[in-house]
Amino acid sequence: MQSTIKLLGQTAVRKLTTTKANMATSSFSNKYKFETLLVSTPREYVYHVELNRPQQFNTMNSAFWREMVECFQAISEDSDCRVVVLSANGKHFTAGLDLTDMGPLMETVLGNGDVARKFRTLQQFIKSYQLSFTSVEQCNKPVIAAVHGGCIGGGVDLITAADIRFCTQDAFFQIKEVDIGLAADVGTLQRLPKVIGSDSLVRELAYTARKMFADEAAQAGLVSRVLSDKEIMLKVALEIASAIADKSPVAVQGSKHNLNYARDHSIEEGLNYMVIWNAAMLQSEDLRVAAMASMDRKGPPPSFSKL
Ligand SMILES: CC/C=C\C=C\CC(=O)SCCNC(=O)CCNC(=O)[C@H](O)C(C)(C)COP(=O)(O)OP(=O)(O)OC[C@H]1O[C@@H](n2cnc3c(N)ncnc32)[C@H](O)[C@@H]1OP(=O)(O)O
Repeated sequence: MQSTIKLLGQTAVRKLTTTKANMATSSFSNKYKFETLLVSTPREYVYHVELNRPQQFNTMNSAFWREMVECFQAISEDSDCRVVVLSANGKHFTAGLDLTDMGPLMETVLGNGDVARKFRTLQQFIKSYQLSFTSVEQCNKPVIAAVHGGCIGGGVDLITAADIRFCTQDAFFQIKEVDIGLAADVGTLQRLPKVIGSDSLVRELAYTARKMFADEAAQAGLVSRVLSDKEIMLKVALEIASAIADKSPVAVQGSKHNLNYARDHSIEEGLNYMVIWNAAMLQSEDLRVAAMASMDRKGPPPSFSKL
C-alpha cells in the first residue's frame, strides 16, 4: 500500500516537473514569437537571435524595425539570458533597408502637408528606427554579431551597436546609403568611428559605398575574428558566449554598461561613474562567490544567481 502511494507520488512529481518545463517553454515561445526574428536557447543562459527572412535577404521591413526593439528590450530584462549571439539565415546577413517596404515613408515625403508637419512625421520615423539598434547597444546583455555574406546599409548600423563582431571569410560590409541618396541615419556614422578608430577609413567607406571584405574588416578592427565558414563561426561564437555566460552576470553586465559609458564620456567622468557603480556592486554576493572560487582552484566552478 505504502509503496503504491510512493509510486503515485513520484508520478505526480514527474508530471508537475514536466508541466512546469512545458509552461516555461511555452512562455518562452510566446514571448519571443516574431515574424522576422527567430529566437532560440542553444546553451544555458545563451540566446540565439537570427534575422529570419532568408528569401528576402533579411531586408529590414516595418515588422523588423518594431520587433528588434521588442526582442532586445525583453532580452535585456530576461534573467534566463546572459549573452546573445546575433546571426542571420540565408545567403546574406542582410541587404539593409527593404526598398519594397518604404510606402509610409514615401507617402510622407511625397504627400501633402507643409515642411514642418512632414519634418515632425519623418523625425518620429527616424527616431523609432534608431531605437531598433540602440536597443541592442542598451541591452544589459552582451551581443555577439556573427556576420556572413553581405552586411549592407542598415546591417552596418546594426552590427556597430553590438559588443563583439565575428565574420566569415566571405563576408563584406557596405555603407550603401549614399547609393540610395541618403546619409546613413540609424547609427553607422555615430558608432563606426568609435569602433574602428580610423576617421579616414570611415569617411572613405561612407562616401564611396565600396565593399569592405573580411580581411580588411579584421585589419580595421570592425571584427575581432574571421572564420572560414558560417558553421564554424557559429560554433566559435557559441563557445565564447558560453564562456561569458559562466562568469558573474553582475561583473559582465557592469563591464558592458561601464564600457559604453566610458566610450561616450571623458576618462575622469568614466572613473567617477565607476566609483558609484562599484560602490553598489561590490556588495553583491557574486564578488564573494567568484573570489572564493578563484582561491579554491580545485573546487567546482562558481555558480551565480540569476540577474
Ligand atoms: C530611415 C532609414 C533607415 C534605415 C536605412 C537604411 C539604408 C540602407 O539599408 S541602404 C542599403 C539598401 N540596400 C541595398 O541597396 C541592397 C542592394 N542590393 C544588392 O546589393 C544585391 O542585391 C545583394 C543584396 C548583394 C544581393 O545580390 P545577389 O545575390 O546577386 O542578388 P540580386 O540578384 O542582386 O538580388 C535578388 C533580388 O533581391 C532584391 N533585393 C536586393 N536587395 C534588396 C533590398 N534592400 N530591398 C528590396 N529588394 C532587394 C533585388 O532587387 C532582386 O530582386 P529581383 O526582383 O529578383 O530583381
